[in-house]
Amino acid sequence: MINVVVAGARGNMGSEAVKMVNSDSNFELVAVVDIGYDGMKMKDVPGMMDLDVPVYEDIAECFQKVECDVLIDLTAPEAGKRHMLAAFDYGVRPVVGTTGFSEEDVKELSDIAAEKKIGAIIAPNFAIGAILMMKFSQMAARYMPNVEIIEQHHDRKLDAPSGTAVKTAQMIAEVREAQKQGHPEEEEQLPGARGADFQGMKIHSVRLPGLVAHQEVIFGGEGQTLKIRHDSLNRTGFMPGIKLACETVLKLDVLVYGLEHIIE
Ligand SMILES: NC(=O)C1=CN([C@@H]2O[C@H](COP(=O)(O)OP(=O)(O)OC[C@H]3O[C@@H](n4cnc5c(N)ncnc54)[C@H](OP(=O)(O)O)[C@@H]3O)[C@@H](O)[C@H]2O)C=CC1
Ligand SMILES: O=C(O)C1=N[C@H](C(=O)O)C[C@H](O)C1
Repeated sequence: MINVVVAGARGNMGSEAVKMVNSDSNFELVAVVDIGYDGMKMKDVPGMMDLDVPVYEDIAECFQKVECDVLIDLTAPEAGKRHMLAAFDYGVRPVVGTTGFSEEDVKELSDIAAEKKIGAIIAPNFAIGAILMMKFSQMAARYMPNVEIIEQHHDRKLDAPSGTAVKTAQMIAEVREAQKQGHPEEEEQLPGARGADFQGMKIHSVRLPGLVAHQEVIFGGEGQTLKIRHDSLNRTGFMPGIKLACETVLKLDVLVYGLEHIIE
């Protein structure tokens, strides 16, 4: 039995993760972490499942009070990093879907995990289709290095660009020389018109109500374009990836950044 704590349990993703953990006989939901309901039981919190599971606001207190093997974090960047540091302090293995970490954050957390020999997973996207979209994009970039990324999300999203867009750009950068794209003398008439820049790749972030999570990677070549697109239509599509990460993290003694390293 794997004892699991879910942080961000009231959220879009956290509430779905709670359902997944609660319905899997390999997992025991031992506590949840969220803001505003400290000391209560889940069943007494509006919108939470009818479970006799304690709610904590302070993650350190949570780890002191319950036996936990794996922390699933689906919160916000500052909280996600703080929760990971606390997990390392208490020997708990973090599975983190929270996005918005800098490359320096990931490096710092990787160093701590390696030093303490505690397995951890940060996955900017848990959906298998999104992992394939990133891998296919990396493959295509070898042959078509002119590429722009358009990500589209719901308008409650805090970070831009999305973690998936950043990870896609990082994976493409592994196989593509940095290069400036577009006209060498192009000028933005409105600041931001050409999007964010990652080693010459442009990333465009769309935020609108009605969207969930979508990304198109567009490659341009002489006389042709290639578009690789993934759409998340709801949050259940992320759950098999979270389940796999929770099972795999127990076998790791380093931090793995990206589910593509687990789904070979
Ligand atoms: N890796 C993946 O596959 C996916 C990752 N994500 C990422 O997961 C994260 C959560 O997304 P989503 O569920 O849509 O967001 P929500 O805003 O719906 O949920 C976040 C939850 O975390 C809570 N929270 C925020 N700060 C803290 C804190 N300091 N301590 C405890 N709880 C906290 C929020 O409380 P309150 O509402 O009071 O602020 C809320 O309940 C985001 O970073 C998102 O990018 C999302 C989808 C897929
Ligand atoms: O906030 C979201 O919703 C999502 N966030 C992740 C990201 O930033 O890439 C994953 C997915 O796109 C949904």
